[in-house]
Amino acid sequence: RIARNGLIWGPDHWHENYPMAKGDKQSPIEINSKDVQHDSSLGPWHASYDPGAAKTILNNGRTCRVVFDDTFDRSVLRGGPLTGAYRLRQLHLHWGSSDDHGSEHVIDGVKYAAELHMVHWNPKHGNFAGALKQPDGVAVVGIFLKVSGKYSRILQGIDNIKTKGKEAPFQHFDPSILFPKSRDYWTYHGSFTTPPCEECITWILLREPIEVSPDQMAKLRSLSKNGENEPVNPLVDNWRPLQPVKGRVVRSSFK
Ligand SMILES: NS(=O)(=O)c1ccco1
Ligand SMILES: [Zn+2]
Repeated sequence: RIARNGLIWGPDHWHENYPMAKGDKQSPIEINSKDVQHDSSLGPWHASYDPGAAKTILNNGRTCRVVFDDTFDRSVLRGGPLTGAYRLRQLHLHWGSSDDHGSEHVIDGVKYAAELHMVHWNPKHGNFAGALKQPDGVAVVGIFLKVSGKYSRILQGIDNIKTKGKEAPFQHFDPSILFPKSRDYWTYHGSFTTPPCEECITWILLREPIEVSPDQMAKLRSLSKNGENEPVNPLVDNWRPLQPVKGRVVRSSFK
């Protein structure tokens, strides 16, 4: 089999094409509360998102992604560990083949059914590609999903993007409805969890998970890695295994 973009041969081979994947600041990591350092200088983060910035929802064969207009400061994240306003570019999810796993980050041994990432970049670096080369280039808000009773709209959009390459309009959507009540978060410096795994991310992981229903998880698991006219290949387990912490300190905004 040819090893295209490293995803064919799995995470342990990514470094053969993308050396950064073996760096000292890789993500995801396990967060052990006993090693976390509360930092009282960490203030609250603030998202001001324009629902009109939402554009499309797509299945790229590896995740389902909602794309936003990031040509100006239209939907921005600021505060917390960040300096300046970071522009929301896209959100996507990682999930498992069953509810007992699927998240990328693991908290005190707990794996969540899924993990939602809201990817923002720092416009002081000109464009997204430039931001990837900077340690303060990107900020990703991670939200854990646990299975229970409620509903959310992203998963409604999934009906139109069952197979790889499908894209559908996804407009008038304010992603801040996805935030849990509490703003408590952990933060650490890490990387993209997919190749090339650039180490440019300030991770902001929200302590309180949001709830999704069993049929919502079933919808996510009904996506296919393959295109429309190919055999269904369930899109599941699109999470990267844990990476070495290598002496990094995770800070918390809460005690
Ligand atoms: N999973 S993640 O947020 O690190 C990401 C965004 C784009 C590629 O990988
Ligand atoms: Zn992600």
